[in-house]
Formats: sequence, C-alpha cells, structure tokens
Amino acid sequence: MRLFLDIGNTAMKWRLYSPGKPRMQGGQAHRRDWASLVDELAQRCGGHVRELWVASVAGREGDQLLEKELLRALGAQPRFYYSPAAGAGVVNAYADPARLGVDRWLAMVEVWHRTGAAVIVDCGSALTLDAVDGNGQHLGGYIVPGLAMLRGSLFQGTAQVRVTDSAPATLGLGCSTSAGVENGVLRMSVAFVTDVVVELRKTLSDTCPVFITGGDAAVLQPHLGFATQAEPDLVLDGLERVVSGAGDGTQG
Ligand SMILES: Nc1ncnc2c1ncn2[C@@H]1O[C@H](COP(=O)(O)OP(=O)(O)O)[C@@H](O)[C@H]1O
Ligand SMILES: CC(C)(COP(=O)(O)O)[C@@H](O)C(=O)NCCC(=O)O
Ligand SMILES: [K+]
Repeated sequence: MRLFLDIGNTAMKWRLYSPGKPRMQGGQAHRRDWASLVDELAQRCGGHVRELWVASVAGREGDQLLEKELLRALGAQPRFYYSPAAGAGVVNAYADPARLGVDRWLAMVEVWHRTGAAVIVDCGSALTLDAVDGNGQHLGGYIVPGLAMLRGSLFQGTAQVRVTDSAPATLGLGCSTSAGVENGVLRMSVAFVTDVVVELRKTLSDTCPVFITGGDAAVLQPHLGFATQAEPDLVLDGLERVVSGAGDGTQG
C-alpha cells in the first residue's frame, strides 16, 4: 500500500492507496508531537505500508523527527517530496525553488493539470494565494496569516481583546469585541483574496477559475463575491499525481 501524508503547520492529512481498493483518508490537528501523531496514524493504517510519501512544511527539524517516528512506527522509509524548479508541466517562480512550500507547489500542479491557468487559495495556518498561467508558469503568490493566526496575534498583542462567543462571523460591523475580531479578520481575508483575484483576472482571463482549499476554506468561501471551486484534498491529489508520474508534463 502507498501512504501519502500532507503535513501542515496545524494539521496532518493522510491518504492510503492500495490498487483495486477505495482510497482511505483522514486527518487531524497535531501540536508537532510527531511521536503520538505517528502512533495514531499507525493504528489507522496498519502495518502494510510499502511506499510512504510525505509533503511537509514542518521544517528540517520537524521532518527529521517525523522521519524517525515514521520509520519506527510504520517500518517504511518515508520519501519527502519538496518543490522542484519545474515538474509535471509547471515551472516554479522561485529562484530558490525548494523554498516554495510544497503544499503550494502540489496544489498548483494538481489544479494546472485540471484546468490550466488558475488561482489557488489555501486557507490554512497561513493563507496562501498562488497563480499559474496557461503555460504552467507559476506567476508567484502571497503568504498572509490565516484566520486563527490573525485572532491569535490580537490576543497576544492586547490586554483586552478576546473572543468569547462563537457566533458565525459576517462581513458586517461588529457590536462586541468578539464580533469586531471575527468579522474583522474575515473581512480582511475576503477583501485581500478578492482584490488579488480581480487584478489577476485582468491578465489571466476574466473567467480564470479560483480553487479554494484548507481548513478555513468553508469559512471564507460563502463570503467571496465570485465562484470558487472548493477542493479540500488538492495537496494529497497533487502528491499522488507527481508520485505516480501522472504529472507527465501534459495538461489534463
Ligand atoms: N479541526 C481543525 N483542526 C485544526 N484547525 C482547524 C480545524 N478546522 C478548521 N481549522 C482551521 O484551519 C486552519 C488549519 O488549516 P489546515 O489547512 O487544516 O492546516 P495546515 O495549515 O496545517 O495545512 C486552522 O488555523 C484553523 O483556523
Ligand atoms: C506558507 C506555508 C506556511 C503554508 O502552510 P500551511 O499554512 O498549510 O501550514 C507553507 O507553504 C510554507 O512553509 N512555505 C514556505 C515559504 C514559502 O512558501 O515561500
Ligand atoms: K496546507
């Protein structure tokens, strides 16, 4: 069986593939406690992992610890996939390609193979936005704090700003501290994504598709004033594509 892992800064998502059987997948938040994370994964995936592919943005030290625990608990050598200069028909915009978050790279590769030119918004621990043109050229992107990080920075930087109730956020003016924060961070994020998409659609095409993924995609999507395609598993889809060599450079 092949096990694919998407390790973000907040959550780990996994997908188990064995030929002829339906894929199994799941995920959970981690606190960088790699040992217990891997033990729980081993309970779910059993001991028949033959190939283990990891897309991680946990950093070098995290990856080293993760590798040790995966070897211990699953008995399979993890293969870490990092962003290349080019691959699967897509060209990395970074002069130092490996510095591009592999989650961003894989989501972009997957989307380009599905639709060509596109904008990809990943509402994760950080909110990232990337653009790729019809030739597979990565045009670059942005990295801004995700919703939880925005809230957290307010809590850390102030004495009194706290969120005490969990009323769903809107884009409207807040009439309590909680609403002021929740509505504010939501509106900031929506305004940022909207502003960039409107500008990119002047060059890519005015109907260029926008894909949205990540743990907060469901929070943002209803408030965006344009159609977006929610795809929660873009990173795992992209990893499976590049690993199985299906990303052979031709689109579609
Ligand atoms: N069950 C959950 N566990 C952790 N974060 C969650 C969960 N559900 C929604 N979120 C939100 O999603 C963000 C994490 O996004 P996600 O894409 O899952 O993680 P990562 O950034 O690790 O890829 C968190 O910052 C939080 O705002
Ligand atoms: C920007 C990210 C932290 C997003 O990861 P996530 O929010 O999913 O944990 C990740 O893509 C990353 O570590 N990138 C490296 C820096 C860069 O992409 O330029
Ligand atoms: K992510």
